[in-house]
Amino acid sequence: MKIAVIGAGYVGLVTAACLTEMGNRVVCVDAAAQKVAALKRGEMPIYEPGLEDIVVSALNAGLLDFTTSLESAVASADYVFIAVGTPMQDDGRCDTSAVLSVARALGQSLTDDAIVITKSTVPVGTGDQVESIIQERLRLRNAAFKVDVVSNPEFLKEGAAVADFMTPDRIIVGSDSQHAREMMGVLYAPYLRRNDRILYMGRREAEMTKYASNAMLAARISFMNEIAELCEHCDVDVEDVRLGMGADKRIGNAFLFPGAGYGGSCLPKDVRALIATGEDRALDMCILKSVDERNQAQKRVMFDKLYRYFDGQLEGKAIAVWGLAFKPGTDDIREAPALNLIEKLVEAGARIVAYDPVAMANTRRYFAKFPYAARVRFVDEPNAAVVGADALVVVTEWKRFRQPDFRSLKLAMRGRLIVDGRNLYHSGHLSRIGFDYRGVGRDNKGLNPPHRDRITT
Ligand SMILES: NC(=O)c1ccc[n+]([C@@H]2O[C@H](COP(=O)([O-])OP(=O)(O)OC[C@H]3O[C@@H](n4cnc5c(N)ncnc54)[C@H](O)[C@@H]3O)[C@@H](O)[C@H]2O)c1
Ligand SMILES: O=c1ccn([C@@H]2O[C@H](COP(=O)(O)OP(=O)(O)O[C@H]3O[C@H](CO)[C@@H](O)[C@H](O)[C@H]3O)[C@@H](O)[C@H]2O)c(=O)[nH]1
Repeated sequence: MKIAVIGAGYVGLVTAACLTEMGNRVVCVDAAAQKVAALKRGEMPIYEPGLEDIVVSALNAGLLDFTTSLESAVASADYVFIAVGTPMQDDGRCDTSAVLSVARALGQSLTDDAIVITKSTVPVGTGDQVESIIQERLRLRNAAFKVDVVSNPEFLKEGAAVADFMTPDRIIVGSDSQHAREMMGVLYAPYLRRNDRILYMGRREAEMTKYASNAMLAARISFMNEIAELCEHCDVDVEDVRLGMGADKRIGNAFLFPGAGYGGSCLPKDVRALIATGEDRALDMCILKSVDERNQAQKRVMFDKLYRYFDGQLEGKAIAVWGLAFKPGTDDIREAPALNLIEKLVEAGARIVAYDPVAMANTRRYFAKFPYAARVRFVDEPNAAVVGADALVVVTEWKRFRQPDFRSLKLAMRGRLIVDGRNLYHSGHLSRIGFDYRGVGRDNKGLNPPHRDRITT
């Protein structure tokens, strides 16, 4: 089948690449000429495990191409995916301008019947707008093609995007058109051989399903972060509580990890967009507002732990930061908790030595614009970051941070504080080596009551 994908970001590029895996011919369009030129050479603009191999082999097989010309890409395409960005505006609302501008271009450029699929995350009713923009343009051109506009939200997670696309939990198809539903069923059939979970619904319901899903994930995290704070005040280890709760099948283990707050380009933005959707209808989205507020507060938690430990004296302190990406497996630093932490620490006079396996280039670029950029140093090895450090903060749970040689760390560091923003370590073990341990929702005071020793993590 011939497919055009508009947008070569995380979603567009993964969609385009994974569609070629089943033999489809895909042309991926992006407005950024440099990105397109690099992709044509097989150079990835993002770090996403497994993606490069698929892109390079699809390029070599002639199944994939990249272009800046939407017009040429959509000519005779059976399916056109819209996967451009929908960033958050200053007031929290979703900026759908790129999606609508693509809709206008499609209305002018389509040359035959097509299924237009919105993969970008868009507020309820955007699909209706896309449809009327396209139909209006087609009318002006006296073009009588049958164009169905489908909502097919994407649920991939960065760092696991290829696997999520190839073996999805579910595929949501929002359209009332029988023809469009059938075409979408045909397109996705090869991805559903082991798990035939394709759900058909109305377009508006599909748009809402995407937001409600992300809001639910965010709510679980904020809920656990609140419980974690309570645990600290009750001398309770939240990790036992998390495991105990997750063992209930009705609750499950996923997305119950307390930590440094949720980041990324989706959960923060989508929660705020959903709040705005409610407010536009005079609804008080009190649960979602609390989810968002809790998350903003959570991003300060690690700083507060450092601040309290050093009695507010952070001036001149050397702080090692392990992990900059908003989660492991990606170089994406959008809304990453590490950025808030570093900014606050530097404002308080600390010096930062940071390490991340793949996100350092993006972080270096991010801080370059700040006058204090020189106070943030990057090193090539996690162990190099801790040399002479007064404290180590673990912000992202990359696997290589999970079992460090603590005795070497102890020798390399000047101070003895470890702030474990992802609860990776065993507090009793660290205390015996001589560290002061601060997790999230555990050992707030650095004390390790004897009963903690029986916990195996
Ligand atoms: N990143 C994720 O994990 C994820 C997962 C599911 C859904 N989403 C949603 O998917 C959408 C895309 O997200 P992303 O992370 O891939 O964004 P991104 O910022 O990584 O990529 C968007 C791309 O679209 C291009 N673009 C913008 N306007 C264009 C236009 N008019 N014509 C052609 N190209 C244009 C940009 O140059 C950019 O390369 C968003 O709505 C997002 O909320 C993202
Ligand atoms: O128990 C948890 C799980 C996650 N996080 C944090 O939550 C954020 C988001 O993580 P995750 O959801 O895994 O990453 P994303 O790639 O942003 O994926 C989310 O956002 C995408 C874009 O909409 C959706 O497609 C995915 O289904 C949805 O999981 C990260 O900062 C994580 O550290 C926690 O703090 N605790």
